[in-house]
Amino acid sequence: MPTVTTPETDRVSDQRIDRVVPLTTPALLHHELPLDDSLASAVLADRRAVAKVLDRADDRLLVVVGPCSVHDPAAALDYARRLREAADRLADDLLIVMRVYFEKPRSTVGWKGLINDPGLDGSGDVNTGLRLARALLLDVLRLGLPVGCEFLDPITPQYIADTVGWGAIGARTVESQVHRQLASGLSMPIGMKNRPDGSISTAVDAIRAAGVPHVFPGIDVSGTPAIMHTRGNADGHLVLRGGGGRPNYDAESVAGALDLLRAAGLPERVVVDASHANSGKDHRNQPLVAADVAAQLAAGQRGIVGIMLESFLQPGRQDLDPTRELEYGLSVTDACMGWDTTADVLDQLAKAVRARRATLPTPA
Ligand SMILES: O=C[C@H](O)[C@H](O)COP(=O)(O)O
Ligand SMILES: C=C(OP(=O)(O)O)C(=O)O
Repeated sequence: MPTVTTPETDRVSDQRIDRVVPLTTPALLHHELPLDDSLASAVLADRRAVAKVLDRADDRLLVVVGPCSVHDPAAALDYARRLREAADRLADDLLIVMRVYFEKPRSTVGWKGLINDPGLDGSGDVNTGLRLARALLLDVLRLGLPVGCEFLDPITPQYIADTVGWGAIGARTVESQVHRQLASGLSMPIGMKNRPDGSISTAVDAIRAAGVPHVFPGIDVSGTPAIMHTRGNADGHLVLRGGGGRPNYDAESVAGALDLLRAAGLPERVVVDASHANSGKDHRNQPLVAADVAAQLAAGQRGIVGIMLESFLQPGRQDLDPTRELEYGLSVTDACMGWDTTADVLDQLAKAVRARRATLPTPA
């Protein structure tokens, strides 16, 4: 029989799909890289601890700190070891969660993170990316640090979410129904970022939407298509990251955001992101934002329950360039504070939390 090849332009399906490569299942990855019972208990404890700070049943400050993105797991683990020491030292005042971000939402195009492209070269070996990501998450948990991730792709949570203590829905996807539904079923507290144009009400809507049950198509842990019936996520909260050409970390913006939350019948609590549009993407501004937040805390502001810092071993950023070796411990996405500055900022935040505690009326 002669072979008939249909020209691509005459195909009714997959005209624009170049290649389809099998993807490992979540269950297989969990089997290869299991979360053992002691780590599972640690993740549950991490999530409860975060929720307690968000609910102000614990007067510490949640600090989500770490690289903008992980591109080199060894450097990220090196960073985690330093952060672990600081987390122990400051544990009375700060609840430190390491940013271990593998999925980067891009404004247009760019490297989309270690899960999507672990080779940093566009080869898109997602199976290796998922394996590297899960292995690093387990390594960071073994050090005793809670981890925080942005959830961008609606399929990847089944592969890694069991390790995550705090999650974010980013500025570019906070208006997306898909992401709000996803957040409604995620097991950890989820921060909703304000939109890149500065809209806070969109993030407030997202908290409300994710707070109630939804039904949507997804995959289960075996990788089988499934209809997910969620319970709603009561631990949604607002993350102020600036936008529309202006920051929103200052006392007036924080008060305005708390008003919006109150008007929507939501808990009055915000996390301030010291990076992104609040720093104008200049890492040297992050300590200034953190100092302003510290002053608000010291003045008794209880609506600020957390802060996010983008920080890595070295200050600044570098472009991905296949013709030269990358500098160790330096971000390949947004510019980060270096370790020494980060340690100073953490000390100042801890001091501000102690000052805020001192403004509490003494129990009779
Ligand atoms: O956090 C990282 C970046 O701000 C985000 O991924 C967008 O980056 P881009 O505007 O460079 O694409
Ligand atoms: C992409 C991020 O932030 P945003 O969604 O605020 O731009 C991030 O925190 O990595």
